[in-house]
Amino acid sequence: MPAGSRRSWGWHALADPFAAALVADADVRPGQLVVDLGAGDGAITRHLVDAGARVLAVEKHPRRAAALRERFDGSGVTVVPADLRDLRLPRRPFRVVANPPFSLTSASLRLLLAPGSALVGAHLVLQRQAARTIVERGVAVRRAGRWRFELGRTLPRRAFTPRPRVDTVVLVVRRR
Ligand SMILES: C[S@@+](CC[C@H](N)C(=O)[O-])C[C@H]1O[C@@H](n2cnc3c(N)ncnc32)[C@H](O)[C@@H]1O
Repeated sequence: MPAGSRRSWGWHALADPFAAALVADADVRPGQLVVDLGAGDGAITRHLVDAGARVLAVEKHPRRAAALRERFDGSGVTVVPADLRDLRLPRRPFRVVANPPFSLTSASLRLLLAPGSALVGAHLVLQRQAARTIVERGVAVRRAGRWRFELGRTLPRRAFTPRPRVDTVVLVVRRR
């Protein structure tokens, strides 16, 4: 796969009504700090801003990160042009609402659920099978008993451009 191809970036942009529904499900409140991992063109970021959140929009693709900066200038959005795997998470309580690349599911969860994380809760768009496995069997950190995992809304393949080859669902993570 060519390194610059959309597939290599895990690019599956969420259509606006589904991004709106995802953010509504997350019940984001004004003033909350919310991290959007793999913010892309800002499909989710936009609704987080509308909900009054302060947003950290993490995006590794340089052109997309630059476009995000321009789009959300003055909107309470901090664009972090970084690989999410290298991210230093906020120290103050934060939430995550995101549609990260499927290939980074484990890395995202390792990051967010690491000991000392100030994560309060997350709504993550994941491959259905991966999300099911997490809910049924947990992830390593679940042994600590600190997190609850549930399946949220199912997203149809037509919710994305390009359409993914797998089914997707929202994984809801809550601190116990
Ligand atoms: C599935 S798309 C989601 C885009 C947008 N959030 C949406 O829902 O329409 C994943 C995004 O993650 C970005 N990405 C890929 N690898 C990344 C990485 N290692 N760190 C941060 N962002 C990454 C891609 O450039 C792409 O914009």
